[in-house]
Amino acid sequence: MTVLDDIVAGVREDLAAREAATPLGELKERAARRESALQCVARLKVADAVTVIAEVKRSSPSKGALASISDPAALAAEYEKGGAVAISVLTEQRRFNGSLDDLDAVRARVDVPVLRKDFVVSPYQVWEARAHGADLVLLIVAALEQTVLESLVERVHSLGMTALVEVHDTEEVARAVDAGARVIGVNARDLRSLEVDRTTFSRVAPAIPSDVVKVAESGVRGPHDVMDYARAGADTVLVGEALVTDDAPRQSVADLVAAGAHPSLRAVRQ
Ligand SMILES: O=P(O)(O)OC[C@@H](O)[C@@H](O)c1c[nH]c2ccccc12
Repeated sequence: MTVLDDIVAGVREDLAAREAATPLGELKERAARRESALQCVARLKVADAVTVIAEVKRSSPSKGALASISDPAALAAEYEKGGAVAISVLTEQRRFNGSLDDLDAVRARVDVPVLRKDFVVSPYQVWEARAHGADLVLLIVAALEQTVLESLVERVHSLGMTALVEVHDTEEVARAVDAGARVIGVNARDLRSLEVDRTTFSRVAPAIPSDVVKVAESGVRGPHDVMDYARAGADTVLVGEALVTDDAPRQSVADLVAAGAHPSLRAVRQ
């Protein structure tokens, strides 16, 4: 059993408890009362710069506790002021110590798109994401059968949200594209072993069609890594640990944003 299998098993148990507590019909009513989801593609991929998605993450299976984050909304507001184009919120409870309450708090505070970062395996969780105001939903190819992946991408898009479809190799890129992904994230961390390999993006990204937004996920320590990902063709980078363990997250996001807009990258990004 891989780490990913183990996480998904726990997610399914927690999901069953929420399904028993809140009928799908009620979630759908809540979702209908929300303002429409924000359009994300044009915000994530901009001319002449690599954008930054900043993540609210308390713990991770690889590192354990990272930061207590007593006020996730305040952290997200700092990220937004620093120039993040979207905020990623971990809602998985057992390993990442996140919750849908965190998503609610962040949604209520920021104006930029919000990503529900979880191990989504059922349409119920997609409705939950919308009912809690998410604009983007993570779908992990390695955790999903192809037919399930296809139907979840369709569900996310039909609710006006954008799927961020996560891959780790070129076979998974093909599956993501077949499923209709418009935004693909290449995770440098292999969720089966938790190993980080920063060369993953440059190996996998060439397989992603040019009209699909390319997200480089994980392992960004600072501006230098943003510039490396930019040179390898990333449109946006997703950063968690380096920001939550920082005592000046707003400035750190601003430094990453500045690196992503560095004039020396213009030539390589044409
Ligand atoms: O903390 P990092 O190394 O900056 O990584 C952020 C993000 O990419 C990572 O949290 C992540 C990527 N894909 C995931 C899937 C589930 C949970 C977490 C993740």
